[in-house]
Amino acid sequence: MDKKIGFIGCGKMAQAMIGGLIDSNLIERNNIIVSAKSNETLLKVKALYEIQTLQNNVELATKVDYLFLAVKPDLYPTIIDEIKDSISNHTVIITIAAGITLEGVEKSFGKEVKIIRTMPNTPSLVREGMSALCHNKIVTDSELNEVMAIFNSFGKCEIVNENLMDAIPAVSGSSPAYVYLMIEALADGAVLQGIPRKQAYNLAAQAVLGAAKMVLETELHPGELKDQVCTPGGATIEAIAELEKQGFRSSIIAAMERCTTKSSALGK
Ligand SMILES: NC(=O)C1=CN([C@@H]2O[C@H](COP(=O)(O)OP(=O)(O)OC[C@H]3O[C@@H](n4cnc5c(N)ncnc54)[C@H](O)[C@@H]3O)[C@@H](O)[C@H]2O)C=CC1
Ligand SMILES: O=C(O)[C@@H]1CCC=N1
Repeated sequence: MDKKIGFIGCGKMAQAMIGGLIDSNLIERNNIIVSAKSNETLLKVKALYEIQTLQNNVELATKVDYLFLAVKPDLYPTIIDEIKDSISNHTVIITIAAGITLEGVEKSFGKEVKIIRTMPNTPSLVREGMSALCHNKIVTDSELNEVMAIFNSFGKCEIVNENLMDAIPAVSGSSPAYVYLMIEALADGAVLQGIPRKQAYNLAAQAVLGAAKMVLETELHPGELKDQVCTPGGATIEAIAELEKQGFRSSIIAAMERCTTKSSALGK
C-alpha cells in the first residue's frame, strides 16, 4: 500500500500494531512515522522497527494519510487541539482508545473530519490481533477498505455498530489479559503437581491456542467441543464441576460487565 501511516503515541498498543504491520510487508517501513512525548521511547522504537520518528505531533499530522491517535483516552482533547489546524481534509483519523466516540472526536476537531473508531488488541504484534471498527459518514468505501487491509495485516477485523463499541474491550480488547491470567493459573497448577515452570507455560499456552483454533476452524459450538473432552466418569468433568461450583463463567461475565461500564466512562 502506498500510503503514509502515522502514530501519535507509541506505547504498547501502537508498537503491537506497528510490529505486526511491518511483519506483514503491507507497508514499507519508511511510510510509517511515529511521534511520542518521550525521546527514550522514540529512540527505542527507531532502533527496533527502523521507522521514522518525530518529537512533534503537528509535523507528523501534516505528513500522513492515516493518523492513529494511540494515546490514553484522557489525552485525546489535548492532542486533537494540538493538531486540528494541521490535518488536511483527506486525512483519516483512526482512534484506538476505549470510550472515545466518533461524536466526541468530531466535537474536539470542531470541523468535518474523517474518523474511524477502532478497538484493537495487543496480539496484533504476532499478527493474531482482533479489532472492531466503525466510522463516520464521510469516510469513503476505498478509505474503509484500506484501513481494514491495515487491520487485517496484523490479524482480523469486524465492522460493528458504534453502540456496541464500548462492549468490544471486554470481549477482545482487554480479554487477552484474562487469558494470560488463566495461562498463569494453569501453569501454577501444573507446577504444583511438579511440572517444571517453563514446560508448564508451554503446555498451558499451546492448549489455549489449540482450543481457540478448534472453535475457529471446526466452527463447532464450544459446548460440543467441551463435551468431546469430558469422558463420562472421567477426569475432565471433575475439573468442570469444580469450575462451575466456583462460578468460572459467571465471574467472566461479571468481569466483562465491569469492563464495558469502565470503557464507556473512560471517554467522559
Ligand atoms: N494496551 C492495550 O492492550 C490496548 C490499548 N488500547 C488503547 O490504546 C491507547 C494507548 O494505550 P497503551 O499503548 O496501552 O498506552 P501506553 O502508555 O503504553 O502508550 C501511550 C503513549 O502515548 C505517548 N504520549 C503521551 N503523551 C503524549 C503526547 N503529548 N504526545 C505524543 N505522545 C504522547 C506516550 O509516550 C506513550 O508512547 C489507549 O487509549 C488505550 O485505550 C486499545 C486496545 C488495547
Ligand atoms: O485497559 C484499557 O483501558 C485498554 C482498553 C483495552 C485494553 N486496554
